[in-house]
Amino acid sequence: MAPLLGSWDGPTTSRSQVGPPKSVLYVDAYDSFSYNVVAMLEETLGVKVTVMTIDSDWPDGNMHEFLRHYEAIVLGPGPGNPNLPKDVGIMKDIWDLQNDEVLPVLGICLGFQSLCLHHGVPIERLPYPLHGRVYEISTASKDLFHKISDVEVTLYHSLYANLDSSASPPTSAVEDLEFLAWLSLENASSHRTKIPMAVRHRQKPFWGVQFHPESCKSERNACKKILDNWWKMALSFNKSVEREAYAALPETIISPQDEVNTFPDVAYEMLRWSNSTSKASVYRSIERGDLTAETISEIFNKPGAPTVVFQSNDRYSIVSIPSYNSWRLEYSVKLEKATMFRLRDETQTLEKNLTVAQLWDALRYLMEAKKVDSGSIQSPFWGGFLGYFSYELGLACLPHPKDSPQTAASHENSTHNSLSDFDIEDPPDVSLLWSERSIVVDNETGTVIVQSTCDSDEHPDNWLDEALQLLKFHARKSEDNEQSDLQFLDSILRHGIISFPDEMDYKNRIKACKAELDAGESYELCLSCETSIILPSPATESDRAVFPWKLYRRLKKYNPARFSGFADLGQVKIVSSSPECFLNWDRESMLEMKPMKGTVRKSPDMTLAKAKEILASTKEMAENLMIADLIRHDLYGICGPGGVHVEKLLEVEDYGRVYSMITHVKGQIRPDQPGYSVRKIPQLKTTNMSVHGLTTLQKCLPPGSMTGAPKERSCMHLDRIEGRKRGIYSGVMGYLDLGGGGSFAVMIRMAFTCGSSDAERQQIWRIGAGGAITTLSTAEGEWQEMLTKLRTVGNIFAPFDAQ
Ligand SMILES: C=C(O[C@@H]1C=C(C(=O)O)C=C[C@H]1O)C(=O)O
Ligand SMILES: NC(=O)CC[C@H](N)C(=O)O
Repeated sequence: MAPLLGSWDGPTTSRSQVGPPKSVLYVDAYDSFSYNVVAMLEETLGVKVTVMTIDSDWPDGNMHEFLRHYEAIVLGPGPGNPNLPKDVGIMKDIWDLQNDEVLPVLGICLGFQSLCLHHGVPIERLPYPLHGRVYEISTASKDLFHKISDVEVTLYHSLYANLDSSASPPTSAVEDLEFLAWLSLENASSHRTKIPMAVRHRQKPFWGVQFHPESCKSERNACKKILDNWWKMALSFNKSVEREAYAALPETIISPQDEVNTFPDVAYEMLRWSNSTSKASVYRSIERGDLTAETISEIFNKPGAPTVVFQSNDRYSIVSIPSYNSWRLEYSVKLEKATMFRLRDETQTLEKNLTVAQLWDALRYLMEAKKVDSGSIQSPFWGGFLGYFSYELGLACLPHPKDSPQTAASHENSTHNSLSDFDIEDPPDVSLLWSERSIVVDNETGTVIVQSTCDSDEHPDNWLDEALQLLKFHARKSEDNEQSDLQFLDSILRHGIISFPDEMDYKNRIKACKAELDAGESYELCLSCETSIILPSPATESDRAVFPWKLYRRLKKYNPARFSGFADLGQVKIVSSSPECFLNWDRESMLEMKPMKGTVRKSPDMTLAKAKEILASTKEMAENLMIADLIRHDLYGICGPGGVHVEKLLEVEDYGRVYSMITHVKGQIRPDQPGYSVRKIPQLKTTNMSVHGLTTLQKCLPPGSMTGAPKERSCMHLDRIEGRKRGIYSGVMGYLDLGGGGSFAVMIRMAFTCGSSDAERQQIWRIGAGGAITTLSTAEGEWQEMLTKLRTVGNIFAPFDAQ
């Protein structure tokens, strides 16, 4: 399918441009669409953009001197309110430039509002927020809109420039500013208000647009023309005042966050622990026959032993197989501590203190040093890590702009339903199993690939042949334990105590989300809540060990999913039926993300056609569009301008028990053209995709579909509104392949537990569920949607005879 948006060719070198590209400064208000704007500027105008965050200091404390290096400035969109100095930061300094210092400016959304506010137009709340909404606006057909009369654009704002409430007789606002485009909006009393959509200053080279020209759903060609018109006027202003920009500065990213860490010595320990992992993955293939990933895991993995089974993209099922040197890694954000365990003797551990950024450095180092060069081309995984990263790990990777409360907050006062915090143990934020041996089932071709990167498995008569024999033996005898499994599970589940979220409480939290949307703090908030199930521990050790696995098998049957998974990693057990891809990357250069938003419950009379009709509503389209734009930004941050395109936009697909709307965005790694998010990270010149994949995880967690947009500000509000740690829910689970690839699912429609397994202790299973709250959400609709998602996994906890 042809790409819908974005070009693989990189920035166009501007038409008649001679000499180096001109420099534009982009002021970034920590929006989740910033890099879409930057890419559009570079791709459309052939300029070179420097990104400076709003909380940066002017280099050398000399704004005027610094700005001499730029032809023009773009002030970007962002959360918050331009009336609050911290929300616009350095943006507001621009308006105070003296006449002989001014340079051309284009404000977008928040930047537009800051321009209007400075010139006396009050910025107030809209009658209702317009987030991810596509409207046709009318224009003055001149200036920015030369040769453009009407244009369809996406809006992401709660506030607006209220011309009606500016004082009369006309203030300087009306004298200084000329408005160039309008949206006619109906308010609650059916009265139509004209909302200003674009402006120019009558004397100074200042322009602004209230809409988002860079959005997927804004009319592409018209918006490129608008930028082009602005650029021509900007250049001609500079020419008229004989303003010539100085030579470009080398930095292209200016922010207070420093990414240079001391290298963590735990990386060398990891390398030492992986000594026996060789440069080649040796393998054998057989036909699958009746074998499934589950039977394979049962053959090779002892109940209760560290195990991960992960299904990727509906096609490959990957089963970890233990070997003599297997080890695993855990990391706690709160303690800033990594712990390594040897599987053959879990008392053999190693602990090291390190920051989250150092953890990523260590992982990059290990994956690069242990790169595997050959293996089965049919297999997406040759060996490496299998496991998960929690939501809180993702929060700890956000940039934390100055003055905002720490998002990776502690929740000393949080409540997990009716349970006290004493009952709940927080899982490690990262848990990864180093797997030298593994078995991959290719469900499409019906092949089973047995593989190993253990150096001792390269010899004849090795483990591979033994494993094949075992598989062949088991392939012939299909065991059916269904009845006994059912009885076993029911004997425990019958005593379960479920604490559901309280309906009123959830609805109040929806209200709190809406208040933030109304205030311009967020465009969409993915609210969630937790259901917990307390179960007695099975009486015997072997029953305790096997219980999570049996539960997983029940879930696999009940809610088959493209990214289902099981993990038994120390005290943590995960059973997952995730339908959502977070990130895949291949061994060459491609990255892809497929965010999901918009869910309809399946029922006998709910067809795909009907679901498409429902999901085509303004509400659902807006919900998905916001995340589609956020994901484009995330990928542009990694791949740079010219490196991202949209394959599918807002398409409805069948996901077992629900229909969902997805968007598919692809990015291409070009090591010599890194995106803005990664320019401060050294050592990224490599072509090793493991390194780029890890960096993408570091920069794009937590998944945008689980936060809302703008990501960081939304996370900050969700943290307060939800008042609990999400743990593994909303994190990601998958694999890091030593051949270079990777695949991670969003941790939804899953249950997890964490705690030591003994007969006295109860097991507490936790299930998160939620949905995106937008301004068009209704409390009842969102409550029902949360319940629909909860049921996809919650129902397996009901004893069968009660169903
Ligand atoms: C929040 C959940 O799911 C997320 C929200 C969705 C939605 O709002 O439609 C869809 C998929 C997920 O990104 C969940 O399953 O708990
Ligand atoms: N997209 C934006 O820049 C939004 C600006 C402002 N926070 C509003 O909601 O109106």
